[in-house]
Amino acid sequence: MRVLIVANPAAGAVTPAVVWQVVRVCPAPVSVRWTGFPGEATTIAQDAANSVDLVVSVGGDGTASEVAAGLATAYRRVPMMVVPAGTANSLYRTLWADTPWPAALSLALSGLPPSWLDLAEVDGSLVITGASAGFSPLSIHTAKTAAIGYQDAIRDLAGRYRPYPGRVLVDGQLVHYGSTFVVNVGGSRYRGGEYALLPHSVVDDGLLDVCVIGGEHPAPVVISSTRAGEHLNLPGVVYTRGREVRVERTDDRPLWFEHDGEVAPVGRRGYTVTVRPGAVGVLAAPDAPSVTRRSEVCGRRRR
Ligand SMILES: Nc1ncnc2c1ncn2[C@@H]1O[C@H](COP(=O)(O)OP(=O)(O)OP(=O)(O)O)[C@@H](O)[C@H]1O
Repeated sequence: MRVLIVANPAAGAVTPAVVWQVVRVCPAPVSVRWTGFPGEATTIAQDAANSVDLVVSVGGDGTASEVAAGLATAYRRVPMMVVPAGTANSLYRTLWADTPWPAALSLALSGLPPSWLDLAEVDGSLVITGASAGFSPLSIHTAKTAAIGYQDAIRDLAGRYRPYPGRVLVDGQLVHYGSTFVVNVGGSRYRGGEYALLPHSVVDDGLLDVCVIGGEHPAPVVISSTRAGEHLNLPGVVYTRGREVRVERTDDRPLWFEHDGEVAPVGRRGYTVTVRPGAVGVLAAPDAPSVTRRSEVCGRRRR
């Protein structure tokens, strides 16, 4: 098996020592490419698909998202494995739960068949962990602008966040209208590392999961219940699935929106998220509850 390691030096927990540890678990021949700038993991992965059998993403959710986008658009269908060396590592947790990554990587390299994960698409960008509107993108924006950790940003924002008037349509059907705390679409069961926002999400069912939490719930209740994965018990919470999700703000103010942790430039009042079923192969724990189907690898992409 020819393996390429794509390592992001800017990700939260990537060090040369971690990459060396990954190299030692992989069989020879293995090559390592360090990304030089944001977005480069996509072109590295896309090019590598012609000559390797597995791409190992070493970084966080952003790196995994870029690698997935490259492999999803490559000529050969080559799977990926995630080594969690970022800050949140939500995708790894969804695929491998608490399995230590060296054990997961060894299993992945032992001939485990990949699962073909659905990706989401927003304005031509491919998304692996999910998209959200409202509180979550504003928390990410707060963390970046104040140069503080994500959890600190959530605490900071909790006391002053104002829900927005919005509506959500799933496959053209209105599922929510009114005060909105947060909308999540995906994707990964977890976001922000520890928030089980889409606790029933199956990542290879050809559908996007959607969860809407209304603005009537105070921030501390939403934060603690999503962390425990118990928010579906809150009154009025919407949880559904579909192929196309439209998220809008209904007053004349811009909607805070992000996908895979990238906050969209502020200005628009609505976004459409569509599903790309089975777009990328990933290696996941054999008993991962979020994965249903597995298939043999790989070869030439079906057009
Ligand atoms: N050489 C580089 N220099 C600066 N930024 C880079 C470089 N290579 C990749 N990036 C960017 O680094 C960002 C952060 O990477 P990543 O999301 O993997 O780590 P993280 O933020 O620590 O983890 P998580 O997303 O799990 O919280 C990504 O948006 C990616 O585009």
